Amino acid sequence: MMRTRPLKVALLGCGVVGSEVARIMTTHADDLAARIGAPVELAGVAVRRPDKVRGGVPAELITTDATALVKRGDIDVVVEVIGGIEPARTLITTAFEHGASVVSANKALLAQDGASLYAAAEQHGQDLYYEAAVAGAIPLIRPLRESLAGDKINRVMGIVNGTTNFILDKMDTSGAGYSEALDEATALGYAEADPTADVEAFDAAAKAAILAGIAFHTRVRLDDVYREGMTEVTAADFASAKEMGCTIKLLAICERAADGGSVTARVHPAMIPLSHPLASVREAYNAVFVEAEAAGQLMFYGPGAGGSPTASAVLGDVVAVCRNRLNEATGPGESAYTQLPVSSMGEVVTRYHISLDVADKPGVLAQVATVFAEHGVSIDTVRQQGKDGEASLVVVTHRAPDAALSGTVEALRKLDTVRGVASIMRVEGE
Ligand SMILES: NC(=O)c1ccc[n+]([C@@H]2O[C@H](COP(=O)([O-])OP(=O)(O)OC[C@H]3O[C@@H](n4cnc5c(N)ncnc54)[C@H](O)[C@@H]3O)[C@@H](O)[C@H]2O)c1
Ligand SMILES: N[C@@H](CCO)C(=O)O
Ligand code: NA
Repeated sequence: MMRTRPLKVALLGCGVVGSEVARIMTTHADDLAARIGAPVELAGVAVRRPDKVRGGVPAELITTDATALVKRGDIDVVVEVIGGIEPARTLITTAFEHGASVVSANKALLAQDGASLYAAAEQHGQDLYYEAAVAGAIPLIRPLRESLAGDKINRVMGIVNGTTNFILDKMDTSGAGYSEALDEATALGYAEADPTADVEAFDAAAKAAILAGIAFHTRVRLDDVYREGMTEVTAADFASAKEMGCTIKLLAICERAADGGSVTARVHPAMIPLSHPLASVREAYNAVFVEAEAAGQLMFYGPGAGGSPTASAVLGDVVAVCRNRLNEATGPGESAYTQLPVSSMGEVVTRYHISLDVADKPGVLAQVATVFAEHGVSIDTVRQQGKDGEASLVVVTHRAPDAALSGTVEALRKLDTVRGVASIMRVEGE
Protein backbone atom coordinates (compact mmCIF):
# COMPACT_ATOMS: atom_id res chain seq x y z
CA MET A 1 0.00 0.00 0.00
CA MET A 2 1.27 3.47 -0.89
CA ARG A 3 2.31 5.64 2.05
CA THR A 4 0.79 9.12 1.70
CA ARG A 5 3.35 11.20 3.58
CA PRO A 6 6.00 12.08 0.99
CA LEU A 7 9.70 11.43 1.35
CA LYS A 8 11.55 14.73 1.07
CA VAL A 9 14.58 15.32 -1.10
CA ALA A 10 16.91 18.32 -0.77
CA LEU A 11 18.99 19.09 -3.83
CA LEU A 12 22.35 20.79 -3.30
CA GLY A 13 23.51 22.31 -6.59
CA CYS A 14 21.43 22.85 -9.69
CA GLY A 15 24.03 22.79 -12.46
CA VAL A 16 24.47 20.26 -15.28
CA VAL A 17 23.53 17.24 -13.12
CA GLY A 18 21.29 18.91 -10.50
CA SER A 19 18.99 20.52 -13.07
CA GLU A 20 18.42 17.12 -14.70
CA VAL A 21 17.75 15.49 -11.31
CA ALA A 22 15.12 18.17 -10.61
CA ARG A 23 13.57 17.74 -14.06
CA ILE A 24 13.28 13.94 -13.87
CA MET A 25 12.01 14.05 -10.27
CA THR A 26 9.22 16.35 -11.40
CA THR A 27 8.30 14.73 -14.71
CA HIS A 28 8.48 11.14 -13.37
CA ALA A 29 7.05 11.80 -9.90
CA ASP A 30 4.24 9.24 -10.25
CA ASP A 31 6.49 6.43 -11.47
CA LEU A 32 9.07 7.16 -8.76
CA ALA A 33 6.32 7.09 -6.12
CA ALA A 34 5.00 3.76 -7.41
CA ARG A 35 8.48 2.23 -7.40
CA ILE A 36 9.30 3.50 -3.93
CA GLY A 37 5.88 2.90 -2.36
CA ALA A 38 5.58 6.53 -1.23
CA PRO A 39 5.53 9.88 -2.96
CA VAL A 40 8.88 11.61 -3.19
CA GLU A 41 9.05 15.39 -3.41
CA LEU A 42 11.67 18.04 -3.98
CA ALA A 43 11.64 19.96 -0.70
CA GLY A 44 14.38 22.49 -1.42
CA VAL A 45 17.07 23.34 -3.94
CA ALA A 46 20.27 25.07 -2.79
CA VAL A 47 21.92 27.17 -5.47
CA ARG A 48 24.68 29.76 -5.65
CA ARG A 49 22.98 32.06 -8.16
CA PRO A 50 19.28 32.38 -7.24
CA ASP A 51 18.51 34.79 -10.12
CA LYS A 52 19.30 32.23 -12.80
CA VAL A 53 16.18 30.96 -14.60
CA ARG A 54 15.66 27.30 -13.69
CA GLY A 55 12.82 25.92 -15.79
CA GLY A 56 10.69 23.45 -13.87
CA VAL A 57 12.03 24.29 -10.39
CA PRO A 58 9.40 26.25 -8.40
CA ALA A 59 10.92 29.54 -7.19
CA GLU A 60 9.77 28.93 -3.60
CA LEU A 61 12.06 25.87 -3.39
CA ILE A 62 15.20 27.82 -4.26
CA THR A 63 17.54 28.87 -1.45
CA THR A 64 21.11 30.07 -1.22
CA ASP A 65 21.43 28.69 2.30
CA ALA A 66 22.45 25.05 1.76
CA THR A 67 23.38 24.66 5.45
CA ALA A 68 19.90 25.65 6.65
CA LEU A 69 18.38 23.26 4.10
CA VAL A 70 20.34 20.23 5.33
CA LYS A 71 19.62 21.18 8.96
CA ARG A 72 15.86 21.35 8.49
CA GLY A 73 15.31 17.98 10.15
CA ASP A 74 12.44 16.89 7.88
CA ILE A 75 14.67 15.99 4.90
CA ASP A 76 14.96 12.27 4.07
CA VAL A 77 17.56 12.41 1.30
CA VAL A 78 20.16 15.06 0.51
CA VAL A 79 21.41 14.92 -3.08
CA GLU A 80 24.85 16.55 -3.23
CA VAL A 81 25.72 17.65 -6.76
CA ILE A 82 27.77 20.73 -5.93
CA GLY A 83 31.16 19.06 -6.42
CA GLY A 84 34.52 19.87 -4.79
CA ILE A 85 35.64 19.23 -1.23
CA GLU A 86 34.14 22.11 0.75
CA PRO A 87 31.39 22.99 1.48
CA ALA A 88 30.21 19.60 0.11
CA ARG A 89 31.93 17.60 2.89
CA THR A 90 30.50 19.67 5.73
CA LEU A 91 27.05 19.72 4.14
CA ILE A 92 27.07 15.92 3.83
CA THR A 93 28.13 15.32 7.43
CA THR A 94 25.63 17.93 8.63
CA ALA A 95 22.92 16.11 6.66
CA PHE A 96 23.78 12.83 8.45
CA GLU A 97 23.72 14.61 11.83
CA HIS A 98 20.23 15.92 11.05
CA GLY A 99 18.76 12.56 10.09
CA ALA A 100 19.10 12.55 6.30
CA SER A 101 20.75 10.00 4.03
CA VAL A 102 22.98 11.23 1.22
CA VAL A 103 23.29 10.56 -2.50
CA SER A 104 26.40 12.13 -4.01
CA ALA A 105 28.08 12.28 -7.43
CA ASN A 106 31.25 13.71 -5.92
CA LYS A 107 34.14 11.36 -6.73
CA ALA A 108 36.78 13.90 -5.70
CA LEU A 109 35.35 14.04 -2.17
CA LEU A 110 34.71 10.29 -1.92
CA ALA A 111 38.27 9.47 -3.02
CA GLN A 112 39.68 11.86 -0.44
CA ASP A 113 37.34 11.36 2.51
CA GLY A 114 35.24 8.28 1.75
CA ALA A 115 36.21 6.54 5.00
CA SER A 116 35.17 9.42 7.26
CA LEU A 117 31.94 9.98 5.31
CA TYR A 118 31.05 6.29 5.67
CA ALA A 119 31.85 6.51 9.38
CA ALA A 120 29.58 9.55 9.79
CA ALA A 121 26.78 7.82 7.88
CA GLU A 122 27.10 4.73 10.08
CA GLN A 123 27.25 6.75 13.30
CA HIS A 124 23.93 8.40 12.44
CA GLY A 125 22.29 5.31 10.91
CA GLN A 126 22.10 6.83 7.42
CA ASP A 127 22.88 5.73 3.87
CA LEU A 128 25.67 6.99 1.63
CA TYR A 129 25.10 6.14 -2.04
CA TYR A 130 27.21 7.36 -4.98
CA GLU A 131 26.52 5.43 -8.19
CA ALA A 132 26.90 8.61 -10.25
CA ALA A 133 30.43 9.22 -8.95
CA VAL A 134 31.99 6.53 -11.17
CA ALA A 135 31.24 5.96 -14.86
CA GLY A 136 28.13 8.18 -14.97
CA ALA A 137 24.97 6.29 -15.87
CA ILE A 138 26.64 2.87 -15.90
CA PRO A 139 25.55 0.70 -12.98
CA LEU A 140 28.96 -0.16 -11.56
CA ILE A 141 29.15 0.79 -7.88
CA ARG A 142 26.03 -1.21 -6.99
CA PRO A 143 27.14 -4.33 -8.95
CA LEU A 144 30.53 -4.16 -7.20
CA ARG A 145 29.13 -3.43 -3.71
CA GLU A 146 26.21 -5.86 -3.96
CA SER A 147 25.97 -8.23 -6.95
CA LEU A 148 29.65 -9.25 -6.82
CA ALA A 149 29.91 -9.24 -3.00
CA GLY A 150 30.09 -13.05 -3.06
CA ASP A 151 32.98 -13.21 -5.52
CA LYS A 152 36.66 -12.26 -5.43
CA ILE A 153 37.59 -9.43 -7.79
CA ASN A 154 41.15 -9.49 -9.10
CA ARG A 155 41.20 -6.70 -11.65
CA VAL A 156 39.19 -3.68 -12.76
CA MET A 157 40.28 -1.93 -15.93
CA GLY A 158 38.57 0.62 -18.08
CA ILE A 159 37.82 4.05 -19.41
CA VAL A 160 36.26 6.07 -16.60
CA ASN A 161 36.50 9.67 -17.81
CA GLY A 162 34.14 10.84 -20.53
CA THR A 163 35.84 14.16 -21.29
CA THR A 164 39.26 12.69 -22.02
CA ASN A 165 37.80 9.82 -24.01
CA PHE A 166 35.88 12.39 -26.05
CA ILE A 167 39.09 14.38 -26.69
CA LEU A 168 41.24 11.33 -27.52
CA ASP A 169 38.52 9.98 -29.81
CA LYS A 170 38.29 13.29 -31.70
CA MET A 171 42.11 13.52 -31.98
CA ASP A 172 42.23 9.97 -33.32
CA THR A 173 39.30 9.95 -35.71
CA SER A 174 38.99 13.51 -37.00
CA GLY A 175 42.47 14.85 -36.27
CA ALA A 176 40.81 17.55 -34.11
CA GLY A 177 43.12 19.61 -31.92
CA TYR A 178 43.21 19.14 -28.17
CA SER A 179 41.76 22.55 -27.18
CA GLU A 180 38.96 22.44 -29.73
CA ALA A 181 37.88 18.97 -28.53
CA LEU A 182 38.07 20.06 -24.86
CA ASP A 183 35.87 23.10 -25.56
CA GLU A 184 33.30 20.81 -27.19
CA ALA A 185 33.34 18.39 -24.24
CA THR A 186 32.86 21.32 -21.85
CA ALA A 187 29.93 22.70 -23.86
CA LEU A 188 28.30 19.25 -23.76
CA GLY A 189 28.46 19.24 -19.93
CA TYR A 190 31.02 16.43 -19.65
CA ALA A 191 33.96 18.32 -18.15
CA GLU A 192 34.50 19.13 -14.48
CA ALA A 193 34.10 22.75 -13.32
CA ASP A 194 37.90 22.93 -13.66
CA PRO A 195 38.70 20.64 -16.62
CA THR A 196 42.27 20.22 -15.34
CA ALA A 197 40.69 17.53 -13.17
CA ASP A 198 39.77 15.64 -16.35
CA VAL A 199 42.82 16.17 -18.57
CA GLU A 200 45.39 15.71 -15.79
CA ALA A 201 43.48 12.58 -14.75
CA PHE A 202 42.67 13.63 -11.16
CA ASP A 203 39.04 12.71 -11.91
CA ALA A 204 39.91 9.27 -13.31
CA ALA A 205 42.35 8.71 -10.42
CA ALA A 206 39.59 9.51 -7.91
CA LYS A 207 37.35 6.99 -9.66
CA ALA A 208 40.16 4.41 -9.67
CA ALA A 209 40.59 4.91 -5.92
CA ILE A 210 36.86 4.38 -5.34
CA LEU A 211 36.76 1.29 -7.59
CA ALA A 212 39.87 -0.28 -6.07
CA GLY A 213 38.58 0.29 -2.54
CA ILE A 214 35.25 -1.38 -3.26
CA ALA A 215 36.65 -4.17 -5.47
CA PHE A 216 39.40 -5.24 -3.05
CA HIS A 217 37.58 -4.37 0.22
CA THR A 218 40.34 -2.05 1.32
CA ARG A 219 41.00 1.67 1.58
CA VAL A 220 42.51 3.35 -1.45
CA ARG A 221 42.76 7.13 -1.54
CA LEU A 222 43.45 9.50 -4.39
CA ASP A 223 47.10 9.88 -3.29
CA ASP A 224 47.60 6.10 -3.56
CA VAL A 225 46.76 6.14 -7.28
CA TYR A 226 49.56 6.58 -9.81
CA ARG A 227 48.40 9.30 -12.19
CA GLU A 228 49.48 10.57 -15.61
CA GLY A 229 47.18 12.89 -17.56
CA MET A 230 46.66 13.01 -21.31
CA THR A 231 47.81 16.54 -22.11
CA GLU A 232 51.06 15.29 -23.62
CA VAL A 233 49.49 12.80 -26.01
CA THR A 234 50.28 14.07 -29.53
CA ALA A 235 49.21 13.38 -33.09
CA ALA A 236 52.62 11.66 -33.47
CA ASP A 237 51.68 9.24 -30.63
CA PHE A 238 48.46 8.39 -32.48
CA ALA A 239 50.49 7.81 -35.66
CA SER A 240 52.83 5.42 -33.76
CA ALA A 241 49.83 3.68 -32.25
CA LYS A 242 48.29 3.21 -35.70
CA GLU A 243 51.51 1.62 -37.00
CA MET A 244 51.19 -0.90 -34.15
CA GLY A 245 47.50 -1.59 -34.94
CA CYS A 246 46.56 0.27 -31.73
CA THR A 247 44.83 3.39 -30.49
CA ILE A 248 45.39 5.44 -27.35
CA LYS A 249 43.00 5.54 -24.38
CA LEU A 250 43.25 6.95 -20.87
CA LEU A 251 42.93 3.81 -18.76
CA ALA A 252 42.25 3.25 -15.08
CA ILE A 253 43.67 -0.10 -13.93
CA CYS A 254 43.23 -1.55 -10.44
CA GLU A 255 44.89 -4.91 -9.75
CA ARG A 256 45.36 -7.35 -6.96
CA ALA A 257 49.02 -8.54 -6.87
CA ALA A 258 49.62 -12.11 -7.99
CA ASP A 259 50.42 -13.16 -4.40
CA GLY A 260 47.21 -11.47 -3.21
CA GLY A 261 49.11 -9.46 -0.59
CA SER A 262 48.73 -5.98 -2.05
CA VAL A 263 46.91 -3.96 -4.69
CA THR A 264 47.80 -1.27 -7.21
CA ALA A 265 45.77 1.49 -8.83
CA ARG A 266 46.92 3.63 -11.73
CA VAL A 267 45.63 5.94 -14.43
CA HIS A 268 47.62 6.80 -17.56
CA PRO A 269 47.33 6.95 -21.33
CA ALA A 270 48.08 3.60 -22.95
CA MET A 271 48.15 2.01 -26.37
CA ILE A 272 45.58 -0.73 -26.78
CA PRO A 273 45.08 -2.96 -29.83
CA LEU A 274 42.25 -1.94 -32.17
CA SER A 275 40.84 -5.43 -31.68
CA HIS A 276 40.32 -4.78 -27.93
CA PRO A 277 36.73 -3.83 -27.01
CA LEU A 278 37.98 -0.69 -25.22
CA ALA A 279 39.41 0.60 -28.52
CA SER A 280 35.92 1.08 -29.92
CA VAL A 281 34.61 3.10 -26.94
CA ARG A 282 33.81 6.44 -28.59
CA GLU A 283 32.97 9.98 -27.50
CA ALA A 284 32.08 10.35 -23.78
CA TYR A 285 31.21 6.68 -23.32
CA ASN A 286 32.92 4.72 -20.57
CA ALA A 287 33.59 0.98 -20.35
CA VAL A 288 34.93 -1.04 -17.46
CA PHE A 289 36.11 -4.66 -17.37
CA VAL A 290 35.85 -6.48 -14.07
CA GLU A 291 37.66 -9.79 -13.65
CA ALA A 292 36.34 -11.90 -10.81
CA GLU A 293 37.43 -15.35 -9.71
CA ALA A 294 34.09 -17.12 -10.13
CA ALA A 295 32.27 -14.83 -12.56
CA GLY A 296 35.13 -14.48 -15.03
CA GLN A 297 35.22 -11.32 -17.12
CA LEU A 298 32.38 -8.81 -17.03
CA MET A 299 32.11 -5.65 -19.10
CA PHE A 300 30.09 -2.56 -18.15
CA TYR A 301 29.50 -0.02 -20.90
CA GLY A 302 27.47 3.17 -21.33
CA PRO A 303 27.37 6.95 -21.12
CA GLY A 304 30.05 8.06 -18.66
CA ALA A 305 29.18 11.75 -18.35
CA GLY A 306 26.52 14.36 -19.11
CA GLY A 307 23.61 15.79 -17.15
CA SER A 308 20.86 13.38 -18.01
CA PRO A 309 22.86 10.10 -17.85
CA THR A 310 24.37 11.13 -14.51
CA ALA A 311 20.94 12.11 -13.18
CA SER A 312 19.75 8.58 -14.03
CA ALA A 313 22.35 7.14 -11.65
CA VAL A 314 21.53 9.73 -8.96
CA LEU A 315 17.81 8.94 -9.14
CA GLY A 316 18.45 5.20 -8.98
CA ASP A 317 20.23 5.89 -5.70
CA VAL A 318 17.41 8.16 -4.48
CA VAL A 319 14.92 5.33 -5.09
CA ALA A 320 17.18 2.81 -3.30
CA VAL A 321 17.67 5.10 -0.29
CA CYS A 322 13.93 5.89 -0.09
CA ARG A 323 13.11 2.17 -0.17
CA ASN A 324 15.62 1.58 2.62
CA ARG A 325 14.01 4.32 4.72
CA LEU A 326 10.55 2.86 4.30
CA ASN A 327 11.96 -0.46 5.49
CA GLU A 328 13.78 1.28 8.34
CA ALA A 329 16.99 -0.20 6.99
CA THR A 330 20.23 0.99 5.48
CA GLY A 331 22.22 -0.32 2.51
CA PRO A 332 25.81 -1.61 2.65
CA GLY A 333 28.37 0.52 4.45
CA GLU A 334 32.13 0.61 3.95
CA SER A 335 33.82 -2.76 3.42
CA ALA A 336 37.55 -2.31 3.99
CA TYR A 337 38.28 -5.38 6.09
CA THR A 338 41.18 -6.75 4.01
CA GLN A 339 43.36 -3.71 4.75
CA LEU A 340 45.56 -4.59 1.78
CA PRO A 341 48.44 -2.16 1.26
CA VAL A 342 48.67 -0.24 -2.01
CA SER A 343 51.97 -0.87 -3.83
CA SER A 344 53.79 1.77 -5.84
CA MET A 345 53.75 2.06 -9.63
CA GLY A 346 57.29 0.66 -9.78
CA GLU A 347 55.92 -2.77 -8.87
CA VAL A 348 53.30 -2.82 -11.62
CA VAL A 349 54.20 -5.17 -14.46
CA THR A 350 53.53 -3.64 -17.86
CA ARG A 351 54.94 -3.08 -21.37
CA TYR A 352 56.43 0.05 -22.94
CA HIS A 353 56.38 1.42 -26.47
CA ILE A 354 59.41 3.73 -26.73
CA SER A 355 60.32 6.00 -29.66
CA LEU A 356 63.95 7.15 -29.67
CA ASP A 357 65.77 9.59 -31.93
CA VAL A 358 69.26 8.12 -32.33
CA ALA A 359 72.43 8.64 -34.36
CA ASP A 360 72.35 6.43 -37.47
CA LYS A 361 75.75 4.78 -37.10
CA PRO A 362 77.16 1.31 -36.43
CA GLY A 363 76.74 -0.09 -32.92
CA VAL A 364 73.89 2.16 -31.79
CA LEU A 365 71.29 -0.59 -31.87
CA ALA A 366 73.59 -2.87 -29.84
CA GLN A 367 74.22 -0.07 -27.32
CA VAL A 368 70.49 0.52 -26.88
CA ALA A 369 69.79 -3.22 -26.59
CA THR A 370 72.48 -3.49 -23.89
CA VAL A 371 70.74 -0.86 -21.75
CA PHE A 372 67.50 -2.86 -21.89
CA ALA A 373 69.37 -6.06 -20.99
CA GLU A 374 71.16 -4.38 -18.08
CA HIS A 375 67.78 -3.47 -16.59
CA GLY A 376 66.37 -6.95 -17.09
CA VAL A 377 63.89 -5.72 -19.71
CA SER A 378 63.28 -8.04 -22.63
CA ILE A 379 62.64 -6.49 -26.07
CA ASP A 380 59.67 -7.74 -28.09
CA THR A 381 60.13 -5.77 -31.35
CA VAL A 382 62.47 -3.10 -32.73
CA ARG A 383 61.84 -0.98 -35.81
CA GLN A 384 64.40 1.43 -37.23
CA GLN A 385 63.96 4.17 -39.82
CA GLY A 386 66.93 6.22 -41.07
CA LYS A 387 66.70 9.90 -41.95
CA ASP A 388 69.78 12.07 -42.84
CA GLY A 389 72.32 10.50 -40.49
CA GLU A 390 69.74 10.28 -37.72
CA ALA A 391 67.37 7.40 -37.14
CA SER A 392 64.19 6.78 -35.29
CA LEU A 393 64.11 3.61 -33.24
CA VAL A 394 60.84 2.19 -31.99
CA VAL A 395 61.18 -0.43 -29.28
CA VAL A 396 58.30 -2.42 -27.81
CA THR A 397 59.19 -4.38 -24.69
CA HIS A 398 57.86 -7.53 -23.11
CA ARG A 399 56.21 -7.18 -19.70
CA ALA A 400 58.52 -5.96 -16.94
CA PRO A 401 58.22 -4.09 -13.63
CA ASP A 402 57.53 -0.40 -14.29
CA ALA A 403 60.56 0.55 -12.19
CA ALA A 404 62.83 -1.46 -14.53
CA LEU A 405 61.20 0.13 -17.58
CA SER A 406 61.54 3.69 -16.30
CA GLY A 407 65.13 2.94 -15.20
CA THR A 408 65.83 1.80 -18.77
CA VAL A 409 64.45 5.04 -20.21
CA GLU A 410 66.50 7.09 -17.78
CA ALA A 411 69.69 5.25 -18.81
CA LEU A 412 68.82 5.58 -22.52
CA ARG A 413 68.51 9.36 -22.12
CA LYS A 414 72.13 9.42 -20.89
CA LEU A 415 73.57 7.71 -24.01
CA ASP A 416 75.39 10.16 -26.34
CA THR A 417 73.95 8.37 -29.33
CA VAL A 418 70.37 8.85 -28.11
CA ARG A 419 69.41 12.36 -29.23
CA GLY A 420 66.04 12.27 -27.52
CA VAL A 421 63.16 10.14 -26.28
CA ALA A 422 60.31 11.14 -28.61
CA SER A 423 57.58 9.25 -26.78
CA ILE A 424 57.00 6.63 -24.12
CA MET A 425 53.68 4.91 -23.77
CA ARG A 426 52.54 1.84 -21.91
CA VAL A 427 50.89 -0.91 -23.94
CA GLU A 428 47.87 -2.65 -22.37
CA GLY A 429 45.11 -5.03 -23.30
CA GLU A 430 47.09 -7.78 -25.00
N1 LIG B 1 28.66 16.61 -15.42
C1 LIG B 1 28.85 15.31 -15.41
O1 LIG B 1 28.87 14.66 -16.46
C2 LIG B 1 29.07 14.58 -14.12
C3 LIG B 1 29.06 13.18 -14.14
C4 LIG B 1 29.26 12.47 -12.94
C5 LIG B 1 29.48 13.17 -11.77
N2 LIG B 1 29.51 14.54 -11.81
C6 LIG B 1 29.73 15.21 -10.52
O2 LIG B 1 28.54 15.86 -10.16
C7 LIG B 1 28.83 17.04 -9.43
C8 LIG B 1 28.18 18.23 -10.12
O3 LIG B 1 28.66 18.31 -11.44
P1 LIG B 1 28.01 19.28 -12.51
O4 LIG B 1 28.58 18.87 -13.82
O5 LIG B 1 26.55 19.33 -12.33
O6 LIG B 1 28.68 20.66 -12.08
P2 LIG B 1 28.11 22.13 -12.29
O7 LIG B 1 29.25 23.05 -12.08
O8 LIG B 1 27.35 22.21 -13.57
O9 LIG B 1 27.05 22.26 -11.10
C9 LIG B 1 27.38 22.49 -9.76
C10 LIG B 1 26.44 23.56 -9.26
O10 LIG B 1 26.59 23.68 -7.86
C11 LIG B 1 26.47 25.06 -7.56
N3 LIG B 1 27.09 25.30 -6.27
C12 LIG B 1 28.38 25.38 -5.94
N4 LIG B 1 28.55 25.63 -4.63
C13 LIG B 1 27.31 25.70 -4.11
C14 LIG B 1 26.81 25.95 -2.81
N5 LIG B 1 27.65 26.14 -1.79
N6 LIG B 1 25.48 25.93 -2.62
C15 LIG B 1 24.65 25.74 -3.64
N7 LIG B 1 25.06 25.50 -4.91
C16 LIG B 1 26.38 25.50 -5.13
C17 LIG B 1 27.15 25.78 -8.71
O11 LIG B 1 26.71 27.12 -8.81
C18 LIG B 1 26.70 24.93 -9.90
O12 LIG B 1 25.52 25.41 -10.48
C19 LIG B 1 30.35 17.10 -9.33
O13 LIG B 1 30.77 16.45 -8.15
C20 LIG B 1 30.79 16.29 -10.53
O14 LIG B 1 32.07 15.74 -10.37
C21 LIG B 1 29.30 15.25 -12.94
N1 LIG C 1 34.08 15.05 -15.88
C1 LIG C 1 33.68 13.70 -15.75
C2 LIG C 1 32.21 13.60 -15.46
C3 LIG C 1 31.75 12.19 -15.18
O1 LIG C 1 32.23 11.73 -13.96
C4 LIG C 1 33.99 12.94 -17.02
O2 LIG C 1 34.26 13.60 -18.03
O3 LIG C 1 34.00 11.72 -17.00
NA1 NA D 1 27.86 4.76 -12.33
